[in-house]
Amino acid sequence: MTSAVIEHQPEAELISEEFTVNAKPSVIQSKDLNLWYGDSQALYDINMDIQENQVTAIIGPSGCGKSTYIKTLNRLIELNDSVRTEGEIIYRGRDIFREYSVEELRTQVGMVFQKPNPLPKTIYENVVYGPRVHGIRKKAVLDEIVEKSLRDAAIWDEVKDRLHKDAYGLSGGQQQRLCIARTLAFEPEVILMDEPTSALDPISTAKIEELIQQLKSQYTIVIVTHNMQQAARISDKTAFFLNGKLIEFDQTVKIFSNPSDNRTEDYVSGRFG
Ligand SMILES: Nc1ncnc2c1ncn2[C@@H]1O[C@H](COP(=O)(O)OP(=O)(O)OP(=O)(O)O)[C@@H](O)[C@H]1O
Repeated sequence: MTSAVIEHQPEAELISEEFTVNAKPSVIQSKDLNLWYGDSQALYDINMDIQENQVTAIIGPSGCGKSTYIKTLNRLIELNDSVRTEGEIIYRGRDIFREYSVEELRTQVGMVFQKPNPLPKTIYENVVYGPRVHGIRKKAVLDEIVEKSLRDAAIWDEVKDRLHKDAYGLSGGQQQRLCIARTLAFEPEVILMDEPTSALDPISTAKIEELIQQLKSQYTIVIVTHNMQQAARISDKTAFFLNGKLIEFDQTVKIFSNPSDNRTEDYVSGRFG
């Protein structure tokens, strides 16, 4: 970084240093992660620490590996038989590939997808799906989980009188918040979100963004987004990917005001992508 740039952006530099000093503990650490689809390499030497109770945004142009990376964090990527990985992802001190079962990992590292994907069941049944997998059977306990999850997903007031109605009767934005409630009901620690608002209107998007801000006090959130304003609005840290490589990872304010790499600067200033 040149001194000229520092002079132009002293606030960003100070904030960045302050955050570094007060860094939160790492929850997920990627170490020299490489990934191939068959013979085609999609991720190169990704080293990245995701910190507790932070929103980490992943940005970059189409095809740069954002979805591949986030789907690797809960091993959803393994649904593709041609995928091969090298390196490690350490979650709470254990390697997700070798020291977790997929089931154990996915209850702790949940995922919300681009398109809302409720089950073809009632609102209530959608939320109790996870707790039932955990073996919870008592109706009073399930009722409590349903209310808490729907409240935490900021949708309780809109659905409390129609819990036993079909989830498909909800709007797209409500369905997405229901899917977040379903993820919360598993009691994960980390929530991965792959472009969770790209299929939603601006009002629903604003609600989900507000919700993400509220959830980060209890959860660690990783969000892939094409929308740079969204990353700037809601994330604490931002990772910029390009051609399968992690180009820059820093405090969001730094990435958007004073990035260290010219490629990041070109991307965030809209010169490509
Ligand atoms: N199932 C697959 N089989 C083979 N190659 C794949 C597969 N999925 C993704 N790829 C390739 O891996 C690279 C990264 O794709 P990925 O979907 O992770 O990018 P992305 O940054 O999430 O893109 P977008 O923003 O368009 O969703 C691309 O070159 C893509 O063509």
